[in-house]
Amino acid sequence: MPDIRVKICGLRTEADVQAVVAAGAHYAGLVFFPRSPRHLTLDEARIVAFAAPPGLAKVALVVDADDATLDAIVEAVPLDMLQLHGHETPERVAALRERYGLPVMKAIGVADEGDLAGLIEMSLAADQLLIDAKPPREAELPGGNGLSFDWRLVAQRRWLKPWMLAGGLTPENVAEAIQRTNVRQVDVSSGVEASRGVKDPARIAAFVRAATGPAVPRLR
Ligand SMILES: O=C(O)c1ccccc1NCC(=O)[C@H](O)[C@H](O)COP(=O)(O)O
Repeated sequence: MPDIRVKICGLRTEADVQAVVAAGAHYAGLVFFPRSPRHLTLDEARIVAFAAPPGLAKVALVVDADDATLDAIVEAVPLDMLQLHGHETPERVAALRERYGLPVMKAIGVADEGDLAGLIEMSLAADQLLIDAKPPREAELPGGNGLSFDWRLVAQRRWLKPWMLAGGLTPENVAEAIQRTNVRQVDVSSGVEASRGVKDPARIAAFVRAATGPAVPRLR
């Protein structure tokens, strides 16, 4: 079984962090997008981030955020990575890496082959790529919609940078997704929720188990 790393996105409480740690996940995603049911204020995000032990990477998810917004987030919340989930260009990605000294993961929404056209240019700018389902035109959110895409679009690719698969993953389909795409990192939000924006510890544990195999979670 390959070594699979798991990101659970949209954590909102200390209890969510405990569930993620108990399950043995590797990344915790904190959403800063006011329209999202998973949005955190800076005060809420600080509480969640300080509950995370060393070894659990704290990832701030933002959407076309300006410098002032990012300055406030980075100042208030201890972070290990930025996830850019908007229309950020490779130049913007590079500028933010430089400005904050944090690794940057750029999300790319995929519905068809054409959405992967800028992959090489973005790979040169970002530390990691998050390959996610492209949101439908009518979607309220640019991500976290629980929708998947055709995994064959990414299955045979050669990657210049580490990448993570997202979009509609669940405890029920994640093992197949890994097998079909050869990905080594997976990301989930909706698929481990009891209701929109509310994480379910049992589904988080089931997701990590299904992704990583039956190994004992790491000791912390
Ligand atoms: O989760 C949100 O509310 C959200 C809001 C704005 C941009 C992105 C958002 N989420 C992205 C993610 O949670 C994940 O990185 C990924 O897209 C997986 O989502 P899901 O399909 O729900 O598992």
